[in-house]
Amino acid sequence: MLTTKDIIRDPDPMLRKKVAEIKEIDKETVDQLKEMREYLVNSQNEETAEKYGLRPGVGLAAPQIGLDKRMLAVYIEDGEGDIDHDFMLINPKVKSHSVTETYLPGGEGCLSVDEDIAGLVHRYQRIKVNAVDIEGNPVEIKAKGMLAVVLQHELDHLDGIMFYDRIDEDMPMEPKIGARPVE
Ligand SMILES: O=C(O)C[C@@H](Cc1ccccc1)[C@H](O)SCc1ccccc1
Ligand code: NI
Repeated sequence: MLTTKDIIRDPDPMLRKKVAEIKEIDKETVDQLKEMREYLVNSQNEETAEKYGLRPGVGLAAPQIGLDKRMLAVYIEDGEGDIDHDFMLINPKVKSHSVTETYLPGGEGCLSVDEDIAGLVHRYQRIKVNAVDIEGNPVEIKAKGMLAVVLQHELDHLDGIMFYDRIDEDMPMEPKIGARPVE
């Protein structure tokens, strides 16, 4: 199983790489993507997270575990432990997005960044993402709210972009005109 030590930390150059499209969905790739999802599931289980010292995460991109592969996992539970969103995406691409932007009022963190970096990270409020699932079937996701934020955070990782790249240096805590906080 993946644990926190397997997660690459800033300023490792791997986190600045635009990772490669996956040409063939072979067993190794599927197993690696399942391991990434398993980390997220484990990290949100209080007992397991405590036992293995896992930092909780709702998303994980392949370069964060050193893989030059265009794939990511998202696993978001609601407060009662029911699964809200559970995706393993191969070659994901944003097909369209809203003009309106959103942001998490408390800012963002990252499993690959140990220190807290304050500041609002503006993202598109709604996005449509096309990808392929582990069976090779096409997937289309229309996301808004928290799922849209998490997907864009992970998609950025595939292009070597870190959340703090998107914090305005001059007015880090200032919402942009027309931007809405994530409900
Ligand atoms: O580093 C990662 O990619 C995983 C991040 C993703 C993320 C952070 C902030 C906002 C959206 C996505 C981890 O999930 S950070 C920990 C976390 C846990 C629960 C909710 C939000 C962030
Ligand atoms: Ni991150």
